[in-house]
Amino acid sequence: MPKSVVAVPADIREIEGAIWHAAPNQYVSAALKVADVMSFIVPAFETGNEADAILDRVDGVLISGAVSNVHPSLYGREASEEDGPFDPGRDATSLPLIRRAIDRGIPLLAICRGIQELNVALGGTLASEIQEQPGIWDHRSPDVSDRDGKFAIRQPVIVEEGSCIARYLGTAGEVQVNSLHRQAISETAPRLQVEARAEDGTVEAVSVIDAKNFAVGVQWHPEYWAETDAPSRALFEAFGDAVRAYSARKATLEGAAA
Ligand SMILES: N[C@@H](CCC(=O)NCCCC(=O)O)C(=O)O
Repeated sequence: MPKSVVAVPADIREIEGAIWHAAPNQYVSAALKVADVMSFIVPAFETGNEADAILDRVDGVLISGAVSNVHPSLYGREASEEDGPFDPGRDATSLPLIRRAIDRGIPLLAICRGIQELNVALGGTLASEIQEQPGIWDHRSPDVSDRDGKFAIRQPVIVEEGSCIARYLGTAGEVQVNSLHRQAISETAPRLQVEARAEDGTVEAVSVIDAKNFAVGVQWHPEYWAETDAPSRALFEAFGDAVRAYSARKATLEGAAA
């Protein structure tokens, strides 16, 4: 059986004056080394990507984090200075992929910006600069220069007993995670179940209600320590298992139809 493949929407980056469609290594590396699946990085075009044509060719969807924010117009709000930077190509690629993956029962793991896109894709809203709200911690990246320091595991979240995410993490209750975000879920989409929160109430994990398959989002970054942190590893292994099971079912159905 060939190794399964997941779609990873790219970010638009400008590098040395050229526009790149790029995905950070930490996501595709965790996919390969821990979930044991290959990644197909999807160019972040504002038009031209066809979600179903992409999904016909993969067995799962992995939505990465990004410094950019979902454009507020996608959740019914005017954009303000504090809402940027934006990446309209990423928005235009990611949100349709999320919706169609859920409709089609294709495994979906959404991380950081990904959980925010998941919430917007299903009709929820986001809050910006959450650290400025009374009682909300500073969830932004630590002010350090090294990447390991930025992604250091440093904050507890409380995972609901009996939840999907608890099953995939292999644990419930207090779980230590990293945190690098300025935005968070404000109004939770009707089809999402909140399954973990920070102690300040910030939504940290959701699952899709009545999902046909693995379909969760986390606000933290399990990919970064997926090889060494037990809950992070368990989540990526569970995602890989769901992707392979989907791939096997698809092959069986295609074989039967041939
Ligand atoms: N832009 C959103 C989502 C934050 C996010 O995905 N952070 C991870 C990227 C950080 C990095 O790669 O340096 C927000 O700020 O809430």
